[in-house]
Amino acid sequence: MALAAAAWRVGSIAVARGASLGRYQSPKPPAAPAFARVPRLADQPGYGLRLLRLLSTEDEGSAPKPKEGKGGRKRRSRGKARGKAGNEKPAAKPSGGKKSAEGSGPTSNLWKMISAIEDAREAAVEGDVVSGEVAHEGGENALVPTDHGAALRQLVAVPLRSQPLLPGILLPVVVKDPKTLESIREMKDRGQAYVGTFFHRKDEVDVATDEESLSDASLEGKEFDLSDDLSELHEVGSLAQVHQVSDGFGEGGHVLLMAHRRVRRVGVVSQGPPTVMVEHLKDLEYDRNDDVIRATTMEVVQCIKQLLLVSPIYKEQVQYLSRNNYYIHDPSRIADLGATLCSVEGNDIQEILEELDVKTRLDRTLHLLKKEVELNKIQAKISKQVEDTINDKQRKYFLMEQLKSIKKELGMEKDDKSALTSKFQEKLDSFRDLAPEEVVKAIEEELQKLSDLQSASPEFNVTRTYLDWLTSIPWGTYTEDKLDVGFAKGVLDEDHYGLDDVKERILEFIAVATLKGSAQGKILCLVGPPGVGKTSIGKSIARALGRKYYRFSVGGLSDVAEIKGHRRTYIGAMPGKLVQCLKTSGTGNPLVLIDEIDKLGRGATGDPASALLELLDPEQNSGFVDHYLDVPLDLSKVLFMCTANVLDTIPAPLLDRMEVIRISGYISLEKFAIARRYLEPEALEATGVPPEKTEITDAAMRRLIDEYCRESGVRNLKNHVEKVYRKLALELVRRGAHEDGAEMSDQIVVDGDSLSSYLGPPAFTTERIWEQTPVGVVMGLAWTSMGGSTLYVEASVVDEGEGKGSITTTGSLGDVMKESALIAFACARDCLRRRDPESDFFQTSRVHIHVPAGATPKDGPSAGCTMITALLSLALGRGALPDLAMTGEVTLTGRILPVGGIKEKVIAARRSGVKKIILPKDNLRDVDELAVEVKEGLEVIFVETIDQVLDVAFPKNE
Ligand SMILES: Nc1ncnc2c1ncn2[C@@H]1O[C@H](COP(=O)(O)OP(=O)(O)OP(=O)(O)O)[C@@H](O)[C@H]1O
Repeated sequence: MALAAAAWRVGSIAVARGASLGRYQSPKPPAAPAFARVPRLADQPGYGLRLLRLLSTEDEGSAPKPKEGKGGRKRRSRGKARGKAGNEKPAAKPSGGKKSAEGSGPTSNLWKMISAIEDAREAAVEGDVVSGEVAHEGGENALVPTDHGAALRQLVAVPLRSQPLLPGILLPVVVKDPKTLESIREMKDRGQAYVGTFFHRKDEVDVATDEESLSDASLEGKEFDLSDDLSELHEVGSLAQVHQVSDGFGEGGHVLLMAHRRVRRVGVVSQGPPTVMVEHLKDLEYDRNDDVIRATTMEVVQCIKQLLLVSPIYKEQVQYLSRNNYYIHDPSRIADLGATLCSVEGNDIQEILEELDVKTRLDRTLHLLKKEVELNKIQAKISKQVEDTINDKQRKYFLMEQLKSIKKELGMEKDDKSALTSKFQEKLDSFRDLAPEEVVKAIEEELQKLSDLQSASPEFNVTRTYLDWLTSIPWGTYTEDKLDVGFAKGVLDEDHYGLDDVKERILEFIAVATLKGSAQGKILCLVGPPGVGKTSIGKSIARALGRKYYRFSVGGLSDVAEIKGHRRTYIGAMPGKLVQCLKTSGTGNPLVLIDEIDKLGRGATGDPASALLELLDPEQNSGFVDHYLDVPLDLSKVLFMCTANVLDTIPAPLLDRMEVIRISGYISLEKFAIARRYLEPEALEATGVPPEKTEITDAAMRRLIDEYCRESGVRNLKNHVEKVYRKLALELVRRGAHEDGAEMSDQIVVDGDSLSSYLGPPAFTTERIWEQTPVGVVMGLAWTSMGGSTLYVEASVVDEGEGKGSITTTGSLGDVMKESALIAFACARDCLRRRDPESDFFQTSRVHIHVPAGATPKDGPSAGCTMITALLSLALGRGALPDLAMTGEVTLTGRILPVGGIKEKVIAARRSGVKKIILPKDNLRDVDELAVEVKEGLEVIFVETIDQVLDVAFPKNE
């Protein structure tokens, strides 16, 4: 039926074209025109059948059977065709059941259709003109004979923007014009659908103004007003079969087109949908067996192969089309296929499309292909270069990723984000009830932040480190204090000899804590010369109390951040020492020893002393805020202890908050005890010397203390004892004592005489320069940060004569000491007047006072009474009492004022073998506090005036 209608339409169009090329009206079809009138169809056996099969697979039953005969010739005349149109009978169903069965297969069976078309094309090439084809209702796909004999066909025109469609090529096209799309759909519904595709003349498209035109693909099949500008489309296009129609996104639809042959547009039929009249074009005659053509074809095929190796885009299409040798032997098609594979301008392809001479077409295609192959080679080279550069990085990246996953598999992966988060979450859960609310909130916020961050971002690591710190603080975890006075005493005595003041204070602390039930932190400051055990007693105290011990030295510290931490905004920011201390000790109440607090530096960017103040002040430290941690820390339960050598340099506000405990140097006796009880066992252990095989006699030990280690502390003594034992170890090894079964009959004994063979000559024989001080020389007592020492004041007359009475001083004396020399000179004159009114010694003598050793700077007023005694000795011509030492400040009128460092001075005096010392009366209390051993064998005379001093120094009965 459809075929009958189509045939009728052919006639109608012929009429319409005769009058005008206006819009085609579709009247009710009368009787179908006779298909049998196509004359050449009869000359091409099977052609009509195949074509019918191709064009009317859907409605084969009603397809007219082509009648071979004269009808075709008549249709070549338009007038005749018109005249006959109304009387045509529907064409009969084509004969040949087998072929029909093939033809009625599914439309997707492209291969069959394509081969049918191919056959038809070949047939058309062989014959002269295909005329009198099927016309479908609606005016599309109609072939009409032209005046000059070529077959005309009416097709819906689909403009192409990206590139022309060459025969044999499949191309998906977007059709936006709803009428065109509708028309294509209708045709497809009825059976086979064909359209004419025409490439848009590119250079005439105004790409800049039309947004849609920016993408060629978006313009495919765009609504196109043919009547407005037909010249925008190339005249030569292709007849394409519609394979598939599907809905596109938004407006329009996708149409899969397969081009079959070249056509030329010869006229316009209608505008909605744009329908044009086309004539078929065929290749010019050529000899397929021509060597040049065959060689060129083979070269083209070779190029295509090369191209497919590097660019697999068209591989599928080529595979599809070359199946069953479809193209293999057709130079024309191979040329078309080759050209399509090239990424050239649409106009170049259009040239190929318009080229009907197969030889020239092959040449052109080969040219394009060669260029394409070269281009691809360059592209591959560039791509390889780029790949090489990034390959190394990629390799590393992949290896790292592999390593990560291996680690994860083995359970070694710690950095995985979720593992991290759950680790922190676990930690948080363990102290959630104990930590302050603020802390829990801060941790939860940070955890949330962590889970939102990319693990590669720098912020992730900052947050992670912060969480690490936050969760490693022992929130609410405290050790229980051992509040047992007896135990504590045992521990303290076990570790240290003497140091009774400190030990007593600690026992008091424990007693108070026992009664109160809580041990509130109190800052103890141990002040004393080096090596007296300030640091080591701190450790013992922690042991006695059952607290963790943490020590940090602030000597030379000038950066506040060391104490309070850096702000988190800085790269590499760290919390302060206290946070580190809590983390390390794992408890909230350790004993923290701040060493060398007197040597605290002064920072340019802040004052560390003020930061320490905040830390140590019991009023403030319950809410101490570290800059890094940014949450309050309760340090009120921490027991702080500080050590210092002198008090003067400790900032006053800091000192004010401390409880100072002075540790003076040790006397020889104490040193002896320390050496025997503590230092020797330590040295034996350190050197591995068997105790039974060696001995240091008491005499040797005393000599060691008095002649080698005279300083207040015992650090040097410890080193010397160790040195002796190292030498003993060497001797033992030399004697072979270490060998198995070795019998050593004799013990190695170090006595007073042999000591120097181990340690070399003594550093000091004695501090005493004279056994009996000569006239003008008196022994004084001094105190330094190293402990006490004896010092001599020497006076001599350098010039005499009327009015020459004056004084000069030497010996690195400070201002105060120089002033005190002047005072001494004036005071001495007074004293002399009282004792020997006749004498004009001080009026006529230029006196020189020197205090050895000259290289040691000295200062202070405490040598006042010593200077006066020395001057008087000179003036009176009498030596002072032997074995006498003195200390005391003197006023101009001869009053004696108290001085500091009494214990050290007393110790120094005893060390020097002094029998009698003169001290200011106001220092009586200090002397009373001294242990009996310290004062043992020493006569202390307390004085208030200089005359009392002189009375002692120059006894009357002598
Ligand atoms: N009374 C003592 N009993 C036993 N050993 C002691 C005593 N005093 C000090 N020591 C030992 O002397 C050595 C030095 O002591 P420590 O380092 O504590 O001195 P220090 O006062 O802190 O010195 P510095 O001011 O130089 O820091 C330690 O090995 C310590 O054991």
